[in-house]
Amino acid sequence: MTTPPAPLLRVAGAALAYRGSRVLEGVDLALGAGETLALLGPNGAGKTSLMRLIAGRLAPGAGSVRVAGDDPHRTPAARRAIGWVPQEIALYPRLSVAENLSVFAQLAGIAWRERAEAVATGLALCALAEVARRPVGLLSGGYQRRVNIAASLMARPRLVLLDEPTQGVDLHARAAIHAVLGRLREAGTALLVATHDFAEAERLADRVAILARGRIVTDGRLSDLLARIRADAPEHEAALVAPADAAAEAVLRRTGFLPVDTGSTWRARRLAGTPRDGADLLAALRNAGVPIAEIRIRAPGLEAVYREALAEFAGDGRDGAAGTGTAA
Ligand SMILES: Nc1ncnc2c1ncn2[C@@H]1O[C@H](COP(=O)(O)OP(=O)(O)OP(=O)(O)O)[C@@H](O)[C@H]1O
Repeated sequence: MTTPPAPLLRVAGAALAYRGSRVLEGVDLALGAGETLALLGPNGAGKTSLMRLIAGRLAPGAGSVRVAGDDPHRTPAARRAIGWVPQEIALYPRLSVAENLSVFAQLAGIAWRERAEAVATGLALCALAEVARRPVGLLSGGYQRRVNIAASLMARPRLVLLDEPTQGVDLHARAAIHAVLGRLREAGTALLVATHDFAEAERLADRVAILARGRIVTDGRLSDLLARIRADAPEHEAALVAPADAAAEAVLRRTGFLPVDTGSTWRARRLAGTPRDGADLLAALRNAGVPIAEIRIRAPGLEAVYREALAEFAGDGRDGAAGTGTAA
């Protein structure tokens, strides 16, 4: 029997505090070569902090981080195996795309003889050849995000960390960024993508980890998480006219629903095993005077996995993890 290969990334029992204030606690995470992990969690859950830890920019207060077997905080070789794509655009706006990449290649320690090839590979992978000579500051936000990604690839990292890579871009630019990530994946690069976008996570990820208040509350294969939540299908989802009050919430709970405040409306997912069909539900809600916008039957997706994981976490007595509802 052969033993499975060691994961490219292993985080074990990691904790982190900023000036005494705890941000990460007991974080365990592993990622294999070529895998894509979506990291989800409410604002302030600690996603960026975890990625900074993995990138070796911070050292854990407890536990360990290993990339390709080494500590990225102490070992330059481990840091070179990691590409870091920050949430903000971190480029030189007056320099052209190619000049930016050349500077980042130099910063990544690429010898000058090999820089042109590294730049050309980055331009090709990120489909930037046509804008190679344009100043970055004159490009659209979508292009700038792709240059941001290309800049992280100069040392051919085996693991790329992306912090909300499609934040604030339009659908076309989002698809172009997803195509870049698809090419990286095909080339065997492991990706860790922090995102608030469930559709993006479902599209890109093999694995999903949900972080709440500095703890991993769910970690699994996307297909397993979806299969588990769909095991009790079909599900009815009742969108209520906002704002729904406590009385509406009480009716929903009595009718076998788990109501979730999504901001402008209440969405309620039927709990497993409740026998009512959509017509029964509609009648019960109308009789109770609950304003209904529509009732849909649909397979629950990652958003439902996320909401239930946070609700369970909050129910564990660790206050405030659910209800932030920002990951949409
Ligand atoms: N340099 C810092 N010094 C002190 N506190 C910090 C620092 N950076 C982050 N924090 C705090 O640590 C917590 C986690 O922040 P972090 O940015 O890691 O969360 P996040 O999950 O990435 O959030 P978002 O989804 O909003 O990007 C927050 O409470 C934040 O205010």
